[in-house]
Amino acid sequence: MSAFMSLLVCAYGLLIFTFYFVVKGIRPDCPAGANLGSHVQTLISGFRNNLSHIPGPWYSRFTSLVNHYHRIVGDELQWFHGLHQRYGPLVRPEPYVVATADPGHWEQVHRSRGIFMKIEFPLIVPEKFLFTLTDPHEHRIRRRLLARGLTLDTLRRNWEPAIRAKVELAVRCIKGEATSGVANVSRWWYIMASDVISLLSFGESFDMLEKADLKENDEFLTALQFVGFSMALQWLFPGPVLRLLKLVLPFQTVHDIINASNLVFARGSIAIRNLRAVNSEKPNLFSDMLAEADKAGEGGEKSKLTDETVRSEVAEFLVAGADTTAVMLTYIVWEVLRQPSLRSRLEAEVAALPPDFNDTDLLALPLLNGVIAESLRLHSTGSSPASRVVVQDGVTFNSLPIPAGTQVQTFTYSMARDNALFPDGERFDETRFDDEKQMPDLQRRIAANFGSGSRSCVGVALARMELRLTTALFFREMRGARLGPGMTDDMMEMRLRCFIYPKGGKCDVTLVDKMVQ
Ligand code: HEM
Repeated sequence: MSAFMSLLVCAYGLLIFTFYFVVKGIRPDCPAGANLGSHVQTLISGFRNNLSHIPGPWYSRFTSLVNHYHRIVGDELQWFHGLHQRYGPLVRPEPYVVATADPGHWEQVHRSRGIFMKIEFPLIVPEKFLFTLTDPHEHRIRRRLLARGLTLDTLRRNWEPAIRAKVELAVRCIKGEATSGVANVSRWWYIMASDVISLLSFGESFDMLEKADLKENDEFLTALQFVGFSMALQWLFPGPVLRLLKLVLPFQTVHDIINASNLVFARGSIAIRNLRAVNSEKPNLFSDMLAEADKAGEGGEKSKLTDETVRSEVAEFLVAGADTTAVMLTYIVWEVLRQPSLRSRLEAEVAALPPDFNDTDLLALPLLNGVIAESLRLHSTGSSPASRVVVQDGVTFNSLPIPAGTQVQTFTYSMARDNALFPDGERFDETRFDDEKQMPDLQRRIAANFGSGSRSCVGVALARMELRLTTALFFREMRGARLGPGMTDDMMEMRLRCFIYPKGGKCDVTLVDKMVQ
């Protein structure tokens, strides 16, 4: 890289870093736009910090900078895990934050009503979407409506063949590349998961898998890749700062990132058209939701699905449903391919399926389901810290008072590695869930890593179906596949920046013998 480019990259990093700390306050209730005063105030009040009785590093009484540093470099998961290993299940990583890796607390935080509230997010799209709704009543109504289209039954009835077709195409593309070289499965799973969630949300396919080679020219695919990051930026920085960033950093990528959520939001009109068309030939998830509401005799729900709601939820589904599923699939493939005997057994299990197998058949396969369950436990894309704010009069954890206003973060990454809950917790053991029925419910839910209580993952049935179909089709079609040359365990270390992703950013696989080191 030229000296000029290095300078530009440094300046960009410095700008982001400065804005992050100066513009964004650090209190959980501190909106974007709060100023440096919040940091200074926290520094001074560190001596009287009302969480000083919670174990944690000395600096966390005074500043959030260390946590923010780890957030920026991407190793927040490992940093949090290290804190829990050193200080125990209850830790203070920042002046106003308590992190817990205690399963009992996890249950309490996510299941008790009215004590822990979702953190307020600034309005990124014109209407709040499910994930950002904080009012429990509003959330309940919206959730009931959306969940109707996302049950396993509805998905199997209306979408399974279409999802399977996308998966088959992705596996064909991977096979095509891997036969003569290497295929980066991470990239293909991302395009496939984006195609699936777009098809379901809009009611028509943008055929991104077909256009994958032209990806640089595809405005929408680019926007999809950036939409999560774009939303995170809008959460961190107020509009004028983003406009200034666009002005001082006139690079196409910067513009693409900042504009991504607007572009995706604008495309929501396609979903609305297909939903509102009389006898639409292109129904989408929202049509399913209304049809299911009609069947349940709750046709009045129609009025709650306004155009703005549909646009916001489409944007949310695209963010929540693509990266999470794609990265999860990448870890499943990696875990199996790095263990040749496991790979052979799984290949044999899925090879024995009839050609016209369906998702119901897959539920009966012990090894396939064991591999998916164990991959979710160790590498779930849902294992980033989940935040809530304590309201009312506060709570008590392990006899330690946690005052109202504190942000509590539950951390399943550490729980899933806790030897007391999962013996030899760091080891991948595909038989761990063989006797799942004997396993306590709490343990099973922690391992599944789709959240808990009323705010758990509303897309869990879709995600699980995609994981089953894709894993089965991949190991049926790609018999003998191995990890590509140069793939190391270090490259697959989990990183967190908005979303969880492998540190190396890719997972190459190959079917060519001589390429394997
Ligand atoms: C392997 C894939 C996935 C994983 C690991 C995952 C994980 C999670 C987790 C842990 C939560 C709870 C977060 C919290 O407590 O704050 C969540 C919420 C959510 N997920 Fe997923 N998810 C996945 C796939 C999907 C898909 C495919 C969709 C799209 C339909 C989706 C939509 C959502 C939404 C809308 C919420 C917010 C629910 C609410 O607040 O009521 N997720 N997800």
